[in-house]
Amino acid sequence: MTSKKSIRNLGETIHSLLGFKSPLNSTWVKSVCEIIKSLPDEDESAANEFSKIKEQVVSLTQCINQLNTQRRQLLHDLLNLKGNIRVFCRVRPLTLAENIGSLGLGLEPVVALDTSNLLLELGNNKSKRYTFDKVFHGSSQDGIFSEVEPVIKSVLDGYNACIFAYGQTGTGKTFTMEGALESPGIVPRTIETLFKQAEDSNHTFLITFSMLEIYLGNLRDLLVPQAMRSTDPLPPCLSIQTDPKGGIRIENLVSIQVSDFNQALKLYRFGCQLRSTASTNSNSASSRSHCMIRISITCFDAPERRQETNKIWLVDLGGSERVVKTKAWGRRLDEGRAINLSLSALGDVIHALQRRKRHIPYRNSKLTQVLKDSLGDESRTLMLVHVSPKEEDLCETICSLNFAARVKSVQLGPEESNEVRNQREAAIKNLQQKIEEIEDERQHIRGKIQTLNHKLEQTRKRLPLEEQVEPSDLSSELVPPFELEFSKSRKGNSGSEVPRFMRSTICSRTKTTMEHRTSLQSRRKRRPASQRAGSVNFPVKNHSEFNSDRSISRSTCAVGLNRKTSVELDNATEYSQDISECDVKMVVLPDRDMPQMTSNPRNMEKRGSRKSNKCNSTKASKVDQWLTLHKDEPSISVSAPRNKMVLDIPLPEKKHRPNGEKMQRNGNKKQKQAASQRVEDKPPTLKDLFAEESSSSLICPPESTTGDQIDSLDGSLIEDSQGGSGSGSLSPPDSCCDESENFDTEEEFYGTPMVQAVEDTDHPMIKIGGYRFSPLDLDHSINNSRVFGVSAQESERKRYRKQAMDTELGGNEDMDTSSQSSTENRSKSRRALLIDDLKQKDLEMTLVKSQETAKKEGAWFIQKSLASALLGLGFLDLGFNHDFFYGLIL
Ligand SMILES: Nc1ncnc2c1ncn2[C@@H]1O[C@H](COP(=O)(O)OP(=O)(O)OP(=O)(O)O)[C@@H](O)[C@H]1O
Repeated sequence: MTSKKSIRNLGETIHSLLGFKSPLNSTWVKSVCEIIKSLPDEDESAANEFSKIKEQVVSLTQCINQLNTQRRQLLHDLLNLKGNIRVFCRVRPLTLAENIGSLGLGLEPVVALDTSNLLLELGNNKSKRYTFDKVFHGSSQDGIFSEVEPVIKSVLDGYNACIFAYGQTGTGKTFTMEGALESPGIVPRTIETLFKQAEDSNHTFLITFSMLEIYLGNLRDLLVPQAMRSTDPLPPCLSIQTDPKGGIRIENLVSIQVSDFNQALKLYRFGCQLRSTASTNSNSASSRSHCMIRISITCFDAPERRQETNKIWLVDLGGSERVVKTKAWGRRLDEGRAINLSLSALGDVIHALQRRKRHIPYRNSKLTQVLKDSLGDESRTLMLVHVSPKEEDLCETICSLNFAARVKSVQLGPEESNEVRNQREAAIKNLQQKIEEIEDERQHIRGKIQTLNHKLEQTRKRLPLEEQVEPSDLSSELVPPFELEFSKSRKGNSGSEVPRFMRSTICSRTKTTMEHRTSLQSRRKRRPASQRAGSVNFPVKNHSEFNSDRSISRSTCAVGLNRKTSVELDNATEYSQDISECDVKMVVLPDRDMPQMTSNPRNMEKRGSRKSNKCNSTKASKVDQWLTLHKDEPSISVSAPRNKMVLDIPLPEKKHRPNGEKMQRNGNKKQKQAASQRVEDKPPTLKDLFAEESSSSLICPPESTTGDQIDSLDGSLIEDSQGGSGSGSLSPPDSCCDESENFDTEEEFYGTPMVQAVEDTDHPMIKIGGYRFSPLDLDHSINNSRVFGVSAQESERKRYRKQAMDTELGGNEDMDTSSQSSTENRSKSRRALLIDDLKQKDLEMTLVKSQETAKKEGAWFIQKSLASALLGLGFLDLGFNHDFFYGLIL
């Protein structure tokens, strides 16, 4: 600044010097002044330079954008050439012990012929050859990841991806996914690559991390410690929800925003500690569940990405095992069975996807339900099949390879000729080379941008104060942002700036001693407030963590998890409802955990409008605080290596219905819905009435009558019965079966006449809706208040009921005469009713129903009185000490 001032005042200074320095004449002074005037203005030059550099940065950024677009397209082509579903095979090397066991003979039945062919020697000079996208035998973790990397990179372009490790227990799935300290596996490398890629990109990304396991068919959040003792608080139960667009949401799953590799890694390590492992015959630390890591990526300002939010699933599947071999029993057996079942369901889904079948059986397991929106055409799937090199594992190896081959062969369809394959491989190589070139160029340009950024910063300092622009502003405008932050427009709503209606009431604060506030991830579209409401607090018996069909409220959970000191409660991390379509449920801590954000007025000013490093550091603390919060939980140590001890995992209560039963129920439900929809179009039929009530099993349908025994009934066919059987009961139902069994097809359901005459009996019989009985029975059954169901629209019902009441009144008059003739008359009138108008039979049914209802009401009144009496006497307990009420009190 001093130098600037001195140059500006140089002219005057020289003038003032004139009087002192006689040798300086006026011509000299003039010329000096001219020189000074012609000197460029310092400020101006700095500003010019600044804008010049700025322009250069802008043009280089545009250049990077173009390169990115090219790279994206090339990557897309590359992955398409490689296939959406790819299968790799990894053969585990023999361990030292195994080598010693085999006396160094190296009898390995699995031989890798080349990078894509595997030979399985079956003995007796027989062998089988398998072809995969890649075969790894004795490969390093690096080698494997280099093949996986393109898929990971495509994730930042907006593709969903799924990477599975599949195989027999003990073949190295966890080793491939998790790796060891010195040789990290796919998961840590993926996280690293994603962050690096995000850094290289000129977009801002929001990355969130979640981790769960599917244990015995139940979902468990691995970022929330499970209850280990009966007194421990329950973590929230996870349930799978499907949104109208078909997206999958896992209710209550914790997603934590991570802003660098280390944060994500910490969370991953934390989750690994909580995974269910146990010692089995095959593996001393066998994973007894499917471990699933979800990394969601959101980018708001990149329209060229395929979607705003996408995700990658990294799945370490439980090992398939043969019970005969593992000799598992009890819990281990259940675990093995659950794993095998879900693996088979996964195989079916992938197979159906490959075959492009119309029905994809996602619902057959929790695993496939969770992955529903991440498998399929729009996503990249990579299956790493692991096999053992041991001869004794040959059976399992064959199973695993057949599973993989099933997936693989279907994808490729007819056998690929050598020529085609060579062409494909050449094209792949070509594309890979181009991508590499682009990446190199991009790196080079990025270097230039960094140099210019540095220059820009220097020039900015030379500008007058008022013209100096915040570096953060510049970087957001001109250069790729290197922080993983919300973009400017988004920040306003994040963190503490939560709408008022989302904040807790004083009452709730008093109750829970913590402030419940839902974090908001800024989104344009917001869901209705009703969807943000916390889940209902249901009782969870015996503190079992396996009741996925129940859920506990977040508030209860949060309180439970942090049932410590009040200070800790105040600091408790909250579960926020996600308000986005993208199922990003972030964990945001209260403001008091972020002193640097609120205490500094400058930061306050920046918040919501500018990027700030402090904000970043706050994010870092979120992960740390989350981990600190749970560090004290039983048997958890973030720094400790993976727990190899056998976990004492409580067995879930066996309350889930088998799939088949559930599906059958669904089937019935659908059938009923369809039937009721059809009913809307026409008046209710007796069959409808039976259809609805048959499920109540009060009356079971009889065996179906053969066609030749039945004649279609119209008015003219009905004859007067001579006395009827008078048995007073319906034809005996031979079996109590489901309605669906009786009416398999729609035609059968509607095509059979409603009322039919049955001729093969001694007495005239009438068949109504598959039930045989004498017309007299109808009357008798009415008098006995046998229940027939009524399935009709309410308006129709009312109309019918009125008619029925009129008829019934007439009947009652007959009853008053109390003579046999009156009974006969009534019977006749019933029969006449049956002959004249079929609908009137329905009315009678309705009447029966109403009578029954009245009876039921009477019974209910008696029951109520009895219960009151028992309560009064203290013989009855309403169960207020039940967990449910306890939960409500909380
Ligand atoms: N490629 C490999 N190189 C060196 N060691 C390996 C390799 N693969 C597996 N191992 C070792 O084999 C053992 C079993 O591996 P791991 O636990 O990963 O199997 P798994 O398939 O995950 O088993 P499970 O399904 O029972 O969990 C571990 O001790 C692991 O270190």
